[in-house]
Amino acid sequence: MNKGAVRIRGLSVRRGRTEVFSRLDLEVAAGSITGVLGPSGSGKTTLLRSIVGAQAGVSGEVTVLGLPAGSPPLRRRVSYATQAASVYDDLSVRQNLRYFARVLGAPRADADRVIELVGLGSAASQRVDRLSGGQRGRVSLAAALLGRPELIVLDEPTVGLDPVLRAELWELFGRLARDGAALMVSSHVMDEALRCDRLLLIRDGALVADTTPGELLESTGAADPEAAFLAVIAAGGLRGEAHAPGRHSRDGAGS
Ligand SMILES: Nc1ncnc2c1ncn2[C@@H]1O[C@H](COP(=O)(O)OP(=O)(O)OP(=O)(O)O)[C@@H](O)[C@H]1O
Repeated sequence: MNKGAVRIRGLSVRRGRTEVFSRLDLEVAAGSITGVLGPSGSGKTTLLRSIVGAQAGVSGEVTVLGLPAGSPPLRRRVSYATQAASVYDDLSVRQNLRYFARVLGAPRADADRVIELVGLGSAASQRVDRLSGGQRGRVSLAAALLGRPELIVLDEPTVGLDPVLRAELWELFGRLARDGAALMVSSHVMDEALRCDRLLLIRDGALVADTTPGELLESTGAADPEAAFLAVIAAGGLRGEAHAPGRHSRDGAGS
């Protein structure tokens, strides 16, 4: 039995006038890949930001590696790659990663290790502003792997990548999970669901299914994850077990 990496109880999040989540409960195990899937605007980024402690307007309990989300000791143990690559354009790939390694207190040699992991070895000396969008994203992903974090949170890491590269990255995610890390990976590409150990299907701020790829296909009788997702929505949840009420707009709510 894997130990828990994330435990959420009664999570509610308000962004502006929108209550994105309402009383959400879930758990994420170490040594596994949890896919956070759902359409654009469903709340994937908000959930990931709540777990890394970067989201305002959060109430409820979010415990990460036994500590409250966002607490200082977690800074080196949890990594987060956002959708926008956060790297320095005027530095090379290697310079970027050596800089981030230093900030994190990771060994200098870790920069080359993560460059190889994401397949950027041949571009290590290139300035980031000369890279393609997909390569740039992989520099950001490499930064998230520095220091061997125990929880790796990746927001749509495969967007804009060709199918070969996408497959390579999912293989890398699998290796990281086998080495004991917990990965949370968001995507709106439903086919990527099949690469995950566990799936959280989100729609309009409700967790409509907390399942595995096999169980999702079997219980819906669908041929592929996209059809299965539509079947879950039509049924109001997997086997009717919608986990949280949908999103509510509240006039006059703050921040
Ligand atoms: N800064 C903000 N202020 C207010 N509401 C926001 C803000 N950012 C996002 N939202 C709202 O929160 C909800 C969830 O957004 P979120 O970014 O979490 O969705 P997502 O599933 O990650 O979408 P995408 O796949 O497009 O990134 C949406 O209704 C969105 O409009």
